[in-house]
Amino acid sequence: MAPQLDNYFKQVDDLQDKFIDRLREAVAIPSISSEDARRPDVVRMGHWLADQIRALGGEVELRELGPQPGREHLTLPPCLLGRYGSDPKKRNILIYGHYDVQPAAKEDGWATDPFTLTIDDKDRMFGRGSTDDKGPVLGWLNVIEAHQKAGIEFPVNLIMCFEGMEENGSEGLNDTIKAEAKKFFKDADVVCISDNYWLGTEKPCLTYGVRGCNYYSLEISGPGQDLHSGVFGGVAHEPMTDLIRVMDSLVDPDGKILVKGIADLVAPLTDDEAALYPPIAFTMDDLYQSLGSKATIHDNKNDALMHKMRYPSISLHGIEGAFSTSGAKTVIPAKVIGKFSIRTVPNMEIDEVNKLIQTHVEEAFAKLGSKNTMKFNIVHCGKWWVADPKHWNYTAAGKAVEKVFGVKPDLTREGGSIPVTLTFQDELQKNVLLLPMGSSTDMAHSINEKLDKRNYIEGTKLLGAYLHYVAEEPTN
Ligand SMILES: C[C@H](N)C(=O)N[C@@H](Cc1c[nH]cn1)C(=O)O
Ligand SMILES: [Zn+2]
Ligand SMILES: [Zn+2]
Repeated sequence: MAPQLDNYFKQVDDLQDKFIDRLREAVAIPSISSEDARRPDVVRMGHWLADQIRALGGEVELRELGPQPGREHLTLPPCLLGRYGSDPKKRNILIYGHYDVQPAAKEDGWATDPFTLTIDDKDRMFGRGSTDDKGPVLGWLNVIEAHQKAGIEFPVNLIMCFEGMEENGSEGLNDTIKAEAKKFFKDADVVCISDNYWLGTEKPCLTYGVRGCNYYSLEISGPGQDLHSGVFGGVAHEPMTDLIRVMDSLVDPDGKILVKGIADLVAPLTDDEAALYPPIAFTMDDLYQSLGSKATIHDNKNDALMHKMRYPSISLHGIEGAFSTSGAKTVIPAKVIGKFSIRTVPNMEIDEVNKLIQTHVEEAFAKLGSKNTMKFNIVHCGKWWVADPKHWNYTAAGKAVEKVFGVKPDLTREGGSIPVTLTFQDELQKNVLLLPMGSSTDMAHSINEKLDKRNYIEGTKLLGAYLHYVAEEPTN
């Protein structure tokens, strides 16, 4: 295998400008799944990806998922089901990724246009979706192209599942996976997903868990329309005042969740599990670097890691309807909608958590004695997932990391959420591996998201090397 891999690596290096152009084209399509007006762009992105795969000789179906539940005026973007190779002597590796992205606008504070891939003098490639998740998805396509150009036999058959709603709760995907578990996905031997990040900037990792995410909105309304605060201040119950009090009651400034009953749902920390964190190659400096400041709640590595990987957290995301531009407008907003979410961990069940959160916000609102009206809404929920990192899928990935980067990877759990991991594991009964490409400084979901050229190119080598090792790894 060694000479083949060396030829493959050389080919990836030779093709790097082409691979960057591929990413540039993808980033230019603003496939924001949570904005209604961008839905045609999400669909366009799915078609662009399908065309790219077909041009490489893959077979693709863009599976229509119908209207978006609860928002029927919108059609869900298609789920891309693809195949590359069908040799019965080879293993079948199911790869998943997403072609939608988080919202982005230059006015949010981006230094460059978010939908123009911009490479700086440190070879950082800035653009929305560069690391989450267009770069990693295109990494798989680059692997195919480099094999073809180098004349190296492809080591496995690839089964592809690329969705366009991951950043918006993976709406519609679970049903497709359930329906196809014994059809399109039936031959899959294992699953590999590249959609998360290293803990730092130097050491790769293999990831065997994610936190879940339950996302909520809280609408408070009262006055018939926005009001003059001089005329109505002190006279009317203000929706914003109510909302801020209710949202404030969820979590304290040290991240402690104040919702009764949540802590009781969390699996206790065993001595065996506690011993997993100290060996992980991660420092507080790594954290400061990725955070862009020293504003951490915990001042030691192990607590910081555990609060990212194995404890829940509540985050307050925003308030729709609030006055938010510069200047000083003396308005009382008539209706405000607060957005918040909880990241969940073993053994928290979605329904139990929802019940506790709903009871909490209803009690907190009742305590205010306000004459306004509050509506609690569950936007989307996805469960946490933990896999067996001793599986041969992980052994193969570990060998690929050592071959490409010359180090043994850390084993990590991701603080973010990828709801489909659990669905694949449960419905297909196959091992799922997360094999990240990007680093901790990539700023996914934030302004100035980027993927380092090194991570993209070495990451493409890693995904290809993994396919060679997983093709040959003995089962355990
Ligand atoms: C880790 C992955 N790349 C990611 O960003 N996932 C999102 C998924 C999501 C969106 N809403 C709820 N879950 C995330 O963790 O925020
Ligand atoms: Zn994301
Ligand atoms: Zn992602």
